[in-house]
Amino acid sequence: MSYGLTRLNTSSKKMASGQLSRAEALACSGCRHACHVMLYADTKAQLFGRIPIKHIILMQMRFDGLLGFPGGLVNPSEETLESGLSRELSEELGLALPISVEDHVDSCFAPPSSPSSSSRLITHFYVKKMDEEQIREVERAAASTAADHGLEVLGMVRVPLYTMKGGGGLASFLSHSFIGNARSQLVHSMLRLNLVAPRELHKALTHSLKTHAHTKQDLQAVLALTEGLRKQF
Ligand SMILES: O=c1[nH]cnc2c1ncn2[C@@H]1O[C@H](COP(=O)(O)OP(=O)(O)O)[C@@H](O)[C@H]1O
Repeated sequence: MSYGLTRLNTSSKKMASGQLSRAEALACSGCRHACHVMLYADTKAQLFGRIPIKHIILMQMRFDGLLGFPGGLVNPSEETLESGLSRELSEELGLALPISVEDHVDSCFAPPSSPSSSSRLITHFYVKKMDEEQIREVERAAASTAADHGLEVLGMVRVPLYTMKGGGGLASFLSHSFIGNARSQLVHSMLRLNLVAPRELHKALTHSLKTHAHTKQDLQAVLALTEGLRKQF
């Protein structure tokens, strides 16, 4: 397969506080490093023959029930960030996918997972544009030959970028639970690459907060159900 590369402006538009240059990140002694990539493609496909899908963005349902991007921990003393990411991708996606320095978008400190955690984690984020058939090939391999399928990765998912009447689509997707800063990596990428208009994204996020409140009520209702049963058995 030959993959097209999308050059991204990495010097401007700093994403969030805690952001580091690639060199600063690599100079951090005692830090752990994780690399993840957003694979995406343009598409002319339409949902129900009328709703343009426009772009395919791949994420995955992880073993812990959270949504995240493919990738994982790398060890810069033994491998480059990019070769470590490619190694992780071959386990999770079941194919060799070369990642280069040009695909790097940003590096930042992850929020500490617990107050007692000793070493800080730096997450490096990459974006790679492919064509639709290459994305399909990734999806096929991820569900058939990938070593992690059904174990560390429960399945690949596409991000719905459209908003339906009533708010279904992007708003519902964004109200799910994400690992680390994966949700902000997704939102920033959609804005930077102009995959969703800022106004639409704002509307979806506003709706997402409402969906989230509804989910809380829904969870409280089922919790009450189990409370009753817990006392009986
Ligand atoms: O999509 C992501 N975006 C940002 N950070 C992530 C993402 N996925 C995982 N992480 C962070 O990186 C750490 C290591 O990632 P992952 O769980 O993929 O590695 P592993 O499979 O090598 O154990 C996670 O504990 C989490 O804090």
